[in-house]
Amino acid sequence: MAWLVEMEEVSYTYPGSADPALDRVTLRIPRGKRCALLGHNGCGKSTLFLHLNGIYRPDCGRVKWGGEVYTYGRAYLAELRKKVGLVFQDPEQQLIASTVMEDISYGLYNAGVSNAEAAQRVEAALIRFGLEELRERPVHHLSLGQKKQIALAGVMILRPELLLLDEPTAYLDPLHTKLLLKELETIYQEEGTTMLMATHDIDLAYEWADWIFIMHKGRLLLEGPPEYVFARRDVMEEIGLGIPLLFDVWEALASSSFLGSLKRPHTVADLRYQLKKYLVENKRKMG
Ligand SMILES: Nc1ncnc2c1ncn2[C@@H]1O[C@H](COP(=O)(O)OP(=O)(O)OP(=O)(O)O)[C@@H](O)[C@H]1O
Repeated sequence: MAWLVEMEEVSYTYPGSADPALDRVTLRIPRGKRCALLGHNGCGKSTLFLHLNGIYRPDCGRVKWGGEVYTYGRAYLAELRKKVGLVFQDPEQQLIASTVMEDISYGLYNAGVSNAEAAQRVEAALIRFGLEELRERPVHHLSLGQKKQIALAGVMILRPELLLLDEPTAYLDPLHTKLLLKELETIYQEEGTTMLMATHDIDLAYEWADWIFIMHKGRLLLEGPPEYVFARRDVMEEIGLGIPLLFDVWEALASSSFLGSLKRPHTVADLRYQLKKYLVENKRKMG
């Protein structure tokens, strides 16, 4: 497996704090995967993101991009910020310009893209993110879902190789959560962007991610494909994160002698399909 970014033994303590926010974290982000970062409030997810985009520098340990250690010079960081896009949990922290169009274009002008290229990319982003009608609207007049969409558009316009999403579905209703996930899927399919999403939603992580990281009290406890991580029921229950409902149901069904042939479902629809198929086949067999 190829790793896009690696953290080696990274520790970080905020000034004035007694305990480290990151405690000897060693973690590798697989290139081209959708990764989820799970952990309780305060376990260090946002601090980890701020290390990945170079805003924070480890007290000890290293962060590497494509095998090369981050160097933190001004020019290096400018290049790094083009490669690593961070979408904050609260869009208010991210949106700075007065209109939607100005906000989406902001990062491009700082990235030294020519005016012609910037104009073309902004138009494409407005269309892609369904924001054409909002282009001249003041950002502070928009709904939270729209603001989240604009924050994502403003990051994706820089075409990052790694997209960091800090609880992107927080405060969204089920419809807007679904729309956001659809948008992420389009980005993933079309651009192959490596993604790392911090979330408290264990069911969402199970359905969405190819790779899961579990953090607890500043440390990385577990990582791997969802079927590996969630099979560690002992660890997941001990730290109080629990098991995704779909995984739990599947484990129960798969352990029964007559449903043992079920494949691990990724979605509820997938489980429903498999059960229906199983029932039809068995009805036929039984005459
Ligand atoms: N600016 C800061 N100054 C001092 N301590 C901080 C600061 N930011 C975070 N911390 C502390 O560092 C630890 C990790 O915080 P962090 O925000 O990284 O957690 P998190 O997992 O992102 O939490 P949440 O899920 O609530 O967003 C917490 O104990 C927090 O109180």
